[in-house]
Amino acid sequence: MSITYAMATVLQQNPMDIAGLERLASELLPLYAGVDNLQLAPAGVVRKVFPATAHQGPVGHDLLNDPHSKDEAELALATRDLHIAVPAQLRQGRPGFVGRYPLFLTDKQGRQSFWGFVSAVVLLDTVKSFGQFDRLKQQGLAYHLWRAHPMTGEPQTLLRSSEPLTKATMTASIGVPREPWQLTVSPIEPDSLFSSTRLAAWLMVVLAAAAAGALTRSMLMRPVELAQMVRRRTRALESANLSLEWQATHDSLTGLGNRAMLEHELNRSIEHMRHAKGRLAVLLLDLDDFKSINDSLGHRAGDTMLQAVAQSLGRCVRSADAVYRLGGDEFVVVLNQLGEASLAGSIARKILAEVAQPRLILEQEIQLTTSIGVVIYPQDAEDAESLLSLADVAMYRAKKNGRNQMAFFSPALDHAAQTRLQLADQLREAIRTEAFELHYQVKVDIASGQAMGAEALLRWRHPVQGLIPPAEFIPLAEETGLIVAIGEWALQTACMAAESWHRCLGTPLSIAVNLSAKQFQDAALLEKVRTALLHSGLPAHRLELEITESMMMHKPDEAAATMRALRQLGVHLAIDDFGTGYSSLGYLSRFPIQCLKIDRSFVQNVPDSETDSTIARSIVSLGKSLGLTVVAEGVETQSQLDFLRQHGCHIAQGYLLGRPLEAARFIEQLRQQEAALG
Ligand SMILES: Nc1nc2c(ncn2[C@@H]2O[C@@H]3COP(=O)(O)O[C@H]4[C@@H](O)[C@H](n5cnc6c(=O)[nH]c(N)nc65)O[C@@H]4COP(=O)(O)O[C@H]3[C@H]2O)c(=O)[nH]1
Repeated sequence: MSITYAMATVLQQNPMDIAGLERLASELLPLYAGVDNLQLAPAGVVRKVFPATAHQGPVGHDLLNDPHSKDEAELALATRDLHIAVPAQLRQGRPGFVGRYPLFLTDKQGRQSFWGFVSAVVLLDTVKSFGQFDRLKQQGLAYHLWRAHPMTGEPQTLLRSSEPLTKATMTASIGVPREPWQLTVSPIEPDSLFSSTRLAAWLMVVLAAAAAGALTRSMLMRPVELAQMVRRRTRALESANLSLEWQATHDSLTGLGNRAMLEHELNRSIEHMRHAKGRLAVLLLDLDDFKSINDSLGHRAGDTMLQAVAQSLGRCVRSADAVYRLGGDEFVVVLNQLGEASLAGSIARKILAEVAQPRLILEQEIQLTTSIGVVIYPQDAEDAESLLSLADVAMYRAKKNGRNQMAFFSPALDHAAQTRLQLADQLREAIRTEAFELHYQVKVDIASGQAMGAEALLRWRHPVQGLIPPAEFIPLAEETGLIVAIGEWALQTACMAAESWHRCLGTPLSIAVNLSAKQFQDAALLEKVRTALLHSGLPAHRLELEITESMMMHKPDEAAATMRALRQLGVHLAIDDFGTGYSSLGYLSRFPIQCLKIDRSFVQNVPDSETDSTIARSIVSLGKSLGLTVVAEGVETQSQLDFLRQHGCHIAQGYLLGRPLEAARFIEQLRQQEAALG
């Protein structure tokens, strides 16, 4: 009967988990061959009968109010223990008995309350075949299986043979849980009882009955083992639940609480501070340029770095404070019970210094910085959601201020955030009205001095602010995904322009177009490039797509596949800003590139800076030895150009040779240059 205990144990865990019970019941029932069905009676009324295929007659049976079941149910309730009720007839119309267990639930304060009954129903037919009672008859014995009624003490019949007992009887006890059952037998023919052969048969039968009894008993008692099994299972479930709960509230990489936990805990802290009239601070951290580390050194290094940062943060705060990871490279520190608001600034500075410590990650020394936005409850906002969104605004300001900085939130920053939102709206409008234009900067072959192509550079002609440079809107366009549409327009326009110059001037110039990370990952990129070439009539080899190192290093396999597909179209590929990322020379041979662009930051200090000169020289010779075209960006002075020529750099681009110009003026410039060159 402790199948009822088993069910009760599960209910105790989760009184509402009827689906879980249904599963458990279907798992347990086959183990209890003799148990016909299980019933749940919350508040004493049967509501559920398992399995669903069982007779549902008992549903609705009010055990505590039905005069037939009331006394025994109350007895079970009073003793708080399993009781066996033997109704004349079960509700499904067959004889049997019911093991009924009253379930009490204990609340957090240790108070117990009656939940209802968990019952198991056994059919007497099952007991009969289980106990092989028919064999008694074959041995010439009549039998009577009975018990003393728990309320009245009167014998109550469970099973009996059709032949009546005679006077000469013997009784064996069968140990059923909580109460002994009796099996009384007598010879069907009284005169033969004590004959020697009968005696031997009788002994055999009593032994068989005892064995049957033992089996019946085991059927009823095995549940004790099962209860243990269920307890073990429940413990396993508990730990599985605990681990599920842990996963739902923690970041598995760092072991810190995650966003769900932050929201929950921050609300609690706010509530606490509201009563205590105290203040707290929320620090939102975003690691600077973490993506490049991840992209260039691999995810394992990135993960190790995040774990190291998590540990550093833990070292900067008191035990009353809490650190969370929101995912990616974002962390939050909550400083509880903050004395002075300015203390948040000191802790933020401590964090900046701690995070910026150089670390040895996978045998490489890496230095990382972070930007921190700080908000204070209650002065900046009074609820968790607003605090977090204002901390984001402040963090964004810290980034804008040059990274490795902290910024307190201020209403002026909120204004800046609003402005960003407005800007995003205006960008959408600009896409609709095609308010972008491309300016073109000439690229010159250093050896011959001939213009060999141009780079297309995007501008936004704002109705009020005039011409806006890309640095002011491309990051937002990238963040909002609008860059994909803007970039597609730029690609088409640039291809058309290059082909029109060819028609106007008779010179086949190439055109370089910048691709953003989002565009590069766009599944439709290849199709868009193909369309732009087709519509403009520009031969593919005259289109050069500029991508950055970090774009290639983010999912390098996919990047290589995209690049190979672009190369198959015949398009040229250039690495922009070469030398500024976490350059890994290995990728130069791995990706199908044709051109390296030396970043302006190296060019601007040649030939005066020895270091930059060495770097520029090395990039040129590296590119040349790999058979790549090397382009120097940002050439402003003759001495820079001379240096580059001296070291064999192929192409130069910069204010010295021509500023970026709108299309009409660019053609004019080309004409003049051609005329000058004769
Ligand atoms: N100080 C100085 N600067 C020079 C000189 N020569 C060229 N520049 C500037 O250097 C930038 C070169 O472009 P970039 O490195 O590809 O850097 C570009 C590129 O990353 C991005 N960008 C421009 N157009 C597009 C576009 O159509 N799509 C995408 N995704 N990004 C673009 O915006 C960045 C900035 O573009 P711009 O403001 O036009 O700035 C351009 C150009 O005007 C020089 O001699 N001295």
